[in-house]
Amino acid sequence: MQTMVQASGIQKAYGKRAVLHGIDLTIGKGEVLAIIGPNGSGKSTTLDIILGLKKPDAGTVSYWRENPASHIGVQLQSTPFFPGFSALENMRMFAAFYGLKLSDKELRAQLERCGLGDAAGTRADRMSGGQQKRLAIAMTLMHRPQLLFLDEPTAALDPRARKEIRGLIQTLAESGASIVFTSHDMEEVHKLATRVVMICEGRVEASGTPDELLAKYDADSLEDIYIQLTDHIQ
Ligand SMILES: Nc1ncnc2c1ncn2[C@@H]1O[C@H](COP(=O)(O)OP(=O)(O)OP(=O)(O)O)[C@@H](O)[C@H]1O
Repeated sequence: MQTMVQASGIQKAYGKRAVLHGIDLTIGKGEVLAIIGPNGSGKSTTLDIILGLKKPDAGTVSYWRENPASHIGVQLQSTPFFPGFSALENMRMFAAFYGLKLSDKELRAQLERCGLGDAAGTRADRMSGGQQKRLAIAMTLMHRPQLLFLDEPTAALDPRARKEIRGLIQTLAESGASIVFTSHDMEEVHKLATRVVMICEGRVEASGTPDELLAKYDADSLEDIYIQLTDHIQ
């Protein structure tokens, strides 16, 4: 498997407080990689460093190509669109913002791809939570990224919308994109992830495919493993 990103020995402190103690993380091509771990364990800091938004105090990150930033899509939890405008208008503004010359036909195709073909004319603030999330993902796909970071893509969505987002993520992965996502929902992680990396207190505590982890920890579910590995954390 081609390596997209290789982070080695990442250390980071905020002031005097060390929060990452030597993180090693590999993102492979075509993977759907879940980053899990308790609140405050260092997941966002790790991802920010990989995205080049923060500098590590020690360690290195290498990428699969030159100028990786323009081939990476990032969906953060906040909604990136203008509420009073339709999905298509938002796509247009976003494309202009990024200097991309995309026709309405291409933008509609992008919406279609994310299951929003019928919602192109709907105002963003009148879309359901699931549709808004799909619009946020559609926007990150505008420049056809090879690597996609999704921060809790299904948080606060109802079961149907979750399922739709999962389907979308799987479709994107099948089309060749590598996907990294965070989630606190272990059932979902099991359904979606081809590999799981668990970060606890600034260290990689466990890593492997869901089945490898279940076998290694002799557990029935990822939730059991999570509880087992975080028992000592207050
Ligand atoms: N800019 C900052 N300045 C100081 N401390 C910070 C800063 N950002 C994060 N931290 C601290 O670093 C630790 C790791 O935070 P981080 O956001 O990476 O964790 P996380 O695993 O992503 O948490 P969550 O699941 O809540 O998003 C936390 O204790 C947090 O309070």
